Amino acid sequence: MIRARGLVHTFHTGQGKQRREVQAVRGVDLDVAEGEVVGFLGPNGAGKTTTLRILTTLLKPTAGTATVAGYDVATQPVQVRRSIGYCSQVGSTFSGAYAGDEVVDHGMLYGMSKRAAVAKGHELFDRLQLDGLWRRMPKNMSGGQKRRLDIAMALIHSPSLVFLDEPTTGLDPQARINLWQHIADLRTKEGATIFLTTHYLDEADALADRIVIIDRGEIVASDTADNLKAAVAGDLVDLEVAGPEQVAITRDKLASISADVVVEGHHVRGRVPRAGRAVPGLLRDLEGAGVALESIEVLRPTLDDVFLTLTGRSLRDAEADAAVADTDLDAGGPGPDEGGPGGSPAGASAATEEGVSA
Ligand SMILES: Nc1ncnc2c1ncn2[C@@H]1O[C@H](COP(=O)(O)OP(=O)(O)OP(=O)(O)O)[C@@H](O)[C@H]1O
Repeated sequence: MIRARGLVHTFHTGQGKQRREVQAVRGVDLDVAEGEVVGFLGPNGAGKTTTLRILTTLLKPTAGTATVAGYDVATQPVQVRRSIGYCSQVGSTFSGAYAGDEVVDHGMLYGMSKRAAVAKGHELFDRLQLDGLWRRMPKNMSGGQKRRLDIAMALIHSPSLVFLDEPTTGLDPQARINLWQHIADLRTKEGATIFLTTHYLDEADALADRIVIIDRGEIVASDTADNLKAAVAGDLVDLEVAGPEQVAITRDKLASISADVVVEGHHVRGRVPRAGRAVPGLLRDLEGAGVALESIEVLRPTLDDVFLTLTGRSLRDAEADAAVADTDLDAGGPGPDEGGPGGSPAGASAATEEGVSA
């Protein structure tokens, strides 16, 4: 469904002495098979949206090639747009129109008859729990309702491949979980292939068959969440003991099965690959050495642990770095890329952003 090779995108910002290059995407390869749900995970500024905009034909790559639903993004953009649904980060609804009219108009832009668009629109409103909101303006909807309306817009022409850019950002926990269920249904009920960007670890974990992690414009991992966790991080074993002598013995024993032992007060911690197998032997050793444990905790690795192992930074630190970098960039002022295809209102859909109907 998606095949990308060596995608690069460089933005130019500022002018004259302030002119700077931002290498947003630096050689991205991607393969997404039909029916897969792929979570594209990375901190703020990692290059997720830029990659998505290239794949949805909203931005031309500086280098590299990509085919989406069998069509080349550079030479067959109209065919690509016809085959995909795209839900941008800020949505695509016009707040002053009725929700139902928006969805129908959107379908008609794709060449659907009014009758077919109305029928499909009602079906989507039912399925996405928007019943009763056909004649409500998006500005009078809750965040979760608006997001579900954006998804209805993206699905009106029954695309087989759907791109969702940070679908749940800004929603409260209950609305997020509700939307997850709808996204999961897209695959099971519509048979859609889904490519979604997120910087929420739990979202990627809950929804995606496969997780592709991007950092500073480069793909650093691609696998199932379970494999990523098993291969990169190991389980965190936290042993609490009574006194300094016991701490020293425990540290040495844990160091025999863990490469990164840390002592904090009476706690001795370290990552242990497949702890379930290794810990019983460790406990026997400790008992033999006269160590009485106060407590033991074994924590499964998280995707943040995976990110930390791969990049040396936690996702949260990476987001803070990106915020600082963006502040520096802002000081350089707007450049020629701003307002181009990449800088145009992200609210418009793939079909309408450049005024092209499918
Ligand atoms: N129009 C633009 N002009 C200049 N730089 C840009 C432009 N759009 C994005 N960038 C920069 O490119 C880099 C990648 O941005 P991108 O929006 O792709 O990241 P992201 O992973 O989607 O982040 P977020 O999670 O915050 O949406 C960032 O450093 C960003 O500041």
